[in-house]
Formats: sequence, C-alpha cells, structure tokens
Amino acid sequence: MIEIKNLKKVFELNKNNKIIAVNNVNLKIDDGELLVLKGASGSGKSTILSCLAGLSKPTTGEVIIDNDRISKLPDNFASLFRREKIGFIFQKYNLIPTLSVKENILVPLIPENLPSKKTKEILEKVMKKFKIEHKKDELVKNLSGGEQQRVAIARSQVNSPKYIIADEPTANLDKELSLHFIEIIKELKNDGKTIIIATHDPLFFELDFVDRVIEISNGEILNKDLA
Ligand SMILES: Nc1ncnc2c1ncn2[C@@H]1O[C@H](COP(=O)(O)OP(=O)(O)OP(=O)(O)O)[C@@H](O)[C@H]1O
Repeated sequence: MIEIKNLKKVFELNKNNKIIAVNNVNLKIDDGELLVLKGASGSGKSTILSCLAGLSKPTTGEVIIDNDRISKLPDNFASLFRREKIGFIFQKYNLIPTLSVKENILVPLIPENLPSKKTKEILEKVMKKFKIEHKKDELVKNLSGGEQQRVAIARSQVNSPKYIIADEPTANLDKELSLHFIEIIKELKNDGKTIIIATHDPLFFELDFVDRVIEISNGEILNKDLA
C-alpha cells in the first residue's frame, strides 16, 4: 500500500523565484489498484511520481510504501527499494539506442548478478509476454515507436515489481498502439500489479478497469473526495 501524506515540493529557481510544483497532496493507493493521475502539462504529475518512487525528496510531507518511509530513505536505500519494487515506463522509453532489444531489457538485472540460466529464463518470459522476441537481436534504434515501447514495458517487468509507474506512456504513440498499450496494462492489473499512470490522454479516463481517476491542477488534487 502507498500513502502520500501532505506532500509538498517546491523548486527554488533562485532567491526570488520559487515554483510550488506539488502542494498539500494526500493520497492512499491500495494494493492491486489501477490509478490514473490526470492533469494538464505542468500540473505536477511527474513530480508526484518522482517523489513516490523516491527519485526526488519532498520539501515537506512523506511517502510511505509498505511501511517504508521511502521519502526519508538515504539515496542508496531508495535505489535498492526501487530496484526491488518499482517498474518504470517513461514517455520517451529511456532505452539505450545502440544496444539490442535483449541487452536493453536486461539492464535492470545487471546489479542482481543472477546465474545466466535464470537471467535467460526471465528474458525469454518477458520477451514472449510483450511480443518482442522476434526482434531480440535488433538494435533498439531500428525499432518502431510501438516496438520500442514494448521493449520498455518488458524491461520494467524483469524484476517482477509489485508497483508499476508510468509517466505519459502513450504520448508518443498513435491511437492503435495506445489501445494496445492499454490492453497490456489491463493484463498487468489482472496479474495483481498496483499501477499508477500519469497522463492527459483521454483514452484512460473512461476505462472500466481503472479504479480511480485523480485530477491534478496547479499541484493540488481537485477531487479530494476520491483521494
Ligand atoms: N527540476 C525542476 N526544476 C524547476 N522546476 C521544475 C522542475 N521539475 C518540474 N518543475 C516545475 O514544476 C511544475 C510541475 O511539473 P511536472 O513535470 O511535475 O508537471 P506534469 O504535470 O508532469 O507535466 P508534463 O505532463 O508536461 O510532464 C512545472 O511548473 C514545472 O516547470
């Protein structure tokens, strides 16, 4: 379970110029939930996600995940926590273009130092699940946008994370590929994953398997009754 308590994040650009990116956000997310954070560009969605994942420290307030105060963990513990529990899917995929599909997918497993048989097993399982096996030796830079996203999704799942965080995952996809991505999300929800998606793509707002749509504006939750 995730608890966000009184989260505030202020960016100080200089002495006289501050941006309050997130203000007074309180939110509880149960295990197995699919939650959509909806809001215009600049409303604070990515900042909430990065505090939630321990990538960025709140100015005040805290984030508690499965009884760990993630927002108070030293950076090395926060990164260990992320590696174990969180899978990320970013808008620009954050893949390494000059590496092959399988090399990209395996990046999160490098620190784990698993036996090669186990690594191969995991690789084959995720490539099959996300239908990218046929391109396994291709360099990522030669793939289409939809294929690159399948690589990014496969990579996010190699450590079998309990939580999946996606930031504007369909921003670079056409409608057909976005619908395909939504099918994959449905499957991951059926697998019992807890999923948080930040987006302004209307395709996500009417889905029957989305549990809650939380609206963010100027760093605050608008529909606090749902939080
Ligand atoms: N590192 C930073 N330094 C200064 N200001 C920042 C930083 N990161 C975000 N901001 C500002 O905080 C506000 C919220 O940004 P954020 O990226 O969280 O919004 P968003 O809703 O995710 O937008 P988008 O959909 O465009 O990614 C914006 O005004 C942004 O300019």
